[in-house]
Amino acid sequence: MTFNHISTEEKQRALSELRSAKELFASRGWFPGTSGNLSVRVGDFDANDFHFAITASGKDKTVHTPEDYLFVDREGKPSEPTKLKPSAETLIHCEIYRLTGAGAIFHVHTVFNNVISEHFWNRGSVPVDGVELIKGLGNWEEEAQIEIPIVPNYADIPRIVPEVTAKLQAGIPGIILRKHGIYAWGANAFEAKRHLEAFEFIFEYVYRLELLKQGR
Ligand SMILES: CSC[C@@H](O)[C@@H](O)C(=O)COP(=O)(O)O
Ligand SMILES: [Zn+2]
Repeated sequence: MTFNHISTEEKQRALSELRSAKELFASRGWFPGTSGNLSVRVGDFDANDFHFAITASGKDKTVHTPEDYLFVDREGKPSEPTKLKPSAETLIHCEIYRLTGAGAIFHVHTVFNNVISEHFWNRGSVPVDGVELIKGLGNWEEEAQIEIPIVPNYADIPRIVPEVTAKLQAGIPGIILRKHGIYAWGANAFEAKRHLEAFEFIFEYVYRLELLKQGR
């Protein structure tokens, strides 16, 4: 698939958005132990002619280097020759782009998203009941109740892809991997960031409320 017709400005915009998001999330401690990966799409989703810039695998995401990102096509293959390796979880990004047409996808590991995924694993989703920040996910319904889907985590990433396909829900811009982390997305980097922040607030809220309910 061709890549050169996508303008330099659009590619630079994607890289600059990734850099800003990475710096901010790093300042919050959201990339422990080199975990996490971020991507921003370039090109036309409707014409099935898109690529995305994604973090290179295994990098320390708390620092900036000239080798932090590369572009891949919608199948996750590098768009141009490079010695960099795309994120080990690139295929999950590919599937989320395919299913949602998102413009950006952000993945982080936090203690709250890990604990909550294990706590609600048997239910298959995290229930959220009327929390104001559901509006941050784009749901403006009064006292909305939502379920944030949880999928199993496997070391073999291609095995996770069909689980994402099966459980991703329209209207919920995120999915949790059990004892692993959250993927949040949006039409662009601004929206993906808002969604990720709303999810993380909600996870901490649900976690603390569960403890209170249990009198601990
Ligand atoms: C180093 S632990 C985290 C990884 O196993 C993985 O889940 C992750 O989020 C980062 O992988 P990466 O290949 O750097 O994108
Ligand atoms: Zn991960």
